[in-house]
Amino acid sequence: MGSIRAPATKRSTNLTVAVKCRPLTERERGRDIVRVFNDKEVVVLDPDISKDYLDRIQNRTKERRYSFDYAFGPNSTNLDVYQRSIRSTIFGVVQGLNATVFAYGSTGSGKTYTMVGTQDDPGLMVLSLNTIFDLIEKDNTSDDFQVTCSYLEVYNEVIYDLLEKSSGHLELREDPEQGIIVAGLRSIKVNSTVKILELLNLGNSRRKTESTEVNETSSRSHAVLEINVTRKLQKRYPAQVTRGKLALVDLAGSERASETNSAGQKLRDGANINRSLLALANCINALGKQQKKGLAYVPYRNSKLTRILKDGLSGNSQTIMIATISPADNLYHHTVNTLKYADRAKEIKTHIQKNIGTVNAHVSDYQNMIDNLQGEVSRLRKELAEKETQLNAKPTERDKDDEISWLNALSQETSENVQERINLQKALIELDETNLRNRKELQHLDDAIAKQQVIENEGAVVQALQSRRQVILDNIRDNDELGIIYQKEVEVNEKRRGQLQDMIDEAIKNNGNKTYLGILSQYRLLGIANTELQFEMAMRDQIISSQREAQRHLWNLLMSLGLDERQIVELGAKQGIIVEEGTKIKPLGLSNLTTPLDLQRKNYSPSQCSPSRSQFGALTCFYPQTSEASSRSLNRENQKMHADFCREDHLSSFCYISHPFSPSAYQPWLSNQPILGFGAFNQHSDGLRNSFPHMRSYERGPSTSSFEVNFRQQQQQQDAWAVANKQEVNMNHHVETSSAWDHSRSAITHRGGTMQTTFGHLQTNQVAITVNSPLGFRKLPTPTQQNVSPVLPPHVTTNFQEKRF
Ligand SMILES: Nc1ncnc2c1ncn2[C@@H]1O[C@H](COP(=O)(O)OP(=O)(O)OP(=O)(O)O)[C@@H](O)[C@H]1O
Repeated sequence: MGSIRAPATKRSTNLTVAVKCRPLTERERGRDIVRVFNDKEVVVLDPDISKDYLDRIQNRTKERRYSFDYAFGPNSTNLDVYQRSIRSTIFGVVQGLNATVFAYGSTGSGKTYTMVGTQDDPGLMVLSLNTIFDLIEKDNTSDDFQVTCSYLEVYNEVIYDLLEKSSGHLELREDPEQGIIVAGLRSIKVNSTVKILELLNLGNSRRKTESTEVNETSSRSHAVLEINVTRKLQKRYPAQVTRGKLALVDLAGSERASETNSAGQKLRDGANINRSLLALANCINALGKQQKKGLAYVPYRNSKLTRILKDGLSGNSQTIMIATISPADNLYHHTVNTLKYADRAKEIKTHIQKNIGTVNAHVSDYQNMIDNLQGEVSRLRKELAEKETQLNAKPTERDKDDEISWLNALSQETSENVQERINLQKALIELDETNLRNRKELQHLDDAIAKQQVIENEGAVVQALQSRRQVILDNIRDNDELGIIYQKEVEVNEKRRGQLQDMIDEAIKNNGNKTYLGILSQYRLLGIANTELQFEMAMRDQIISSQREAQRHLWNLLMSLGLDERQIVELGAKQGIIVEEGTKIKPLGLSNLTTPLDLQRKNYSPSQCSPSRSQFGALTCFYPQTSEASSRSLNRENQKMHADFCREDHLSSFCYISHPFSPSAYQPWLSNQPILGFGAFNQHSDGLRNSFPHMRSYERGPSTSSFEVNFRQQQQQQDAWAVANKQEVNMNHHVETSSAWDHSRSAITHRGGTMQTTFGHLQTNQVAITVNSPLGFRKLPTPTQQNVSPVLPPHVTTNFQEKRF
């Protein structure tokens, strides 16, 4: 099976917004108040015809004017919309790109008409498929194509398969390879538009519709037709497979429930519809920022709809929003709301800044949430017990039937309220974590800028760093503003929770059996929510425990390198690090280790070394933490060429090691193969061979400075590294000279418990070794000559300097 890859070249995309105004329907007798100009501008006239010219120029009119990528008037057909705003995107789908097209608008504005269409005016779903099959048919390569489609609806935050006769509730799963998937959703292989049309009609007939005041057959659910085009490129060897995904979404009406005279079930539908749409709006806002500015938090998890659309909305996806509006004067508010939303979809704002917590604070947030929920559950349990006693003592009268439904509604709303709170809290936590990362990057950038500024002729680098810094600042502000919005939503949610609680209390006071049942179901729902949180907490615990484990390994490593516990704690204290008690476990058989490399016994005194002068921190900022680092040249030129920013959350420790090696004593890199041993160095070689008995001598020429250390030969150290390697600790190293960046044709590999280091040609008198960890080492103690000595070139002396990100 070939690999699935996104196309090699990525182009940045912006959300395309098209507005489509439908004609007045027969039922509507109002005035047409929408005008479309230049295929881009939409003007909504004031519905109040008594307003005159004077009102208009004095800005007393409600007339609104917007501009979009495309605008279509009442006479435009679906084909017009398709050809101008969608068609080119469909070509990309066949090439392996993702695309999402969604119709947004209030009830009766023409979303379903636009997406599905009629026999005479086929909608975007049909037209897109036509193009796909057309392109496949006309394709003159020998590539194999396969088109599959699935059709689902999200109704009241529950997913149903529209291609199944009686679909049960479907669940979302996070698949490590495929991303978010709907477990159990049918995916049907199709080879003609006719077949898809059949499926669409079938699916549409199963959609949940209701008659609202505005639309007789109003869709109450969000429908997602997903078309996957898999293409096997035969001419390549091995055959490559691309997969393009097109999601066509017919959203439910965006109106407020109150505006459609809804009550009961309809009211609840309305609330859920709006929750999903709000979540979608938030994602689109965040994505808009991200496309321009990089790392911004996108709150996908706030609704099922946004989780389903996540893949299509992010990554290599072109997203097109079709905002549908009615021209009727009585729908002025709906129209303006839709246009405002569409307008926002392309806007980017600047925002205020807020302080941020730490990772520990996030964990305690989770703990607080769980505590609150547990409190709620135990209170309800107590109330149930009390009620049960009352019921045993005095059998209650039968209540009226409608009380049951009232209680059910109350119970459902309470559960939704809890769920919403959980989602908001999670979103807040994720947002904070994103900003925490942003702030770390900001700090690194500030350090890097400060360092670069003292170096002459580094204007371009400083400029790049500064523009990145601005991007990060903007992201932080944006995320903070989103956080404030969420915080407000949490407050509203809390208020509602209080109201619901009062209603429950009242019901408990006044009623018997039915209330008991109501509380029972409430209790059950809270229990479920509680379990979910416990699960999340367990996952967090797991992360924390693996971080602790990583710290333990670090302890072992440092101790194996010759530092004792006291020294490590002291070093930590010097750097302001509190060493956690739990991490100080007995080292893995290393406690009896005799310091393997006592450099102090040798002739390598600190006085032989010059302290490192460093732009190193800045450079490391440029490079992603990757084991490929060794293959990149670190000279100044390439540094500029690969101006790639490290986004990893890495707290690193650098050791700068100076040695008196002559820059001219230089031998080109000869081999990529790890070799056990070290090269013929200067006058120190013999002494080194004595002090590094586990390394064999390796003669490569008089000036070769290659050397390697194999930890396998030091069993105890190997233990530590083996454990660390299981955790995939990345170790990159960089080589710095005192005068200029030279090269990094050197490698560190660490496979199967072995860490081998080879410095290709040490045309350098300063060596830097970076220890980076994606596992979240809080900080490495400052290295000393002892703890790094096993990886030193034999002639290297002892001047260390720590650099931390
Ligand atoms: N471009 C159009 N030309 C003619 N009639 C249209 C057009 N767009 C919509 N209509 C008519 O308007 C009515 C409402 O359209 P539609 O059902 O597509 O709205 P909707 O936005 O999907 O509503 P809901 O959100 O309630 O499902 C239908 O009777 C439909 O035939």
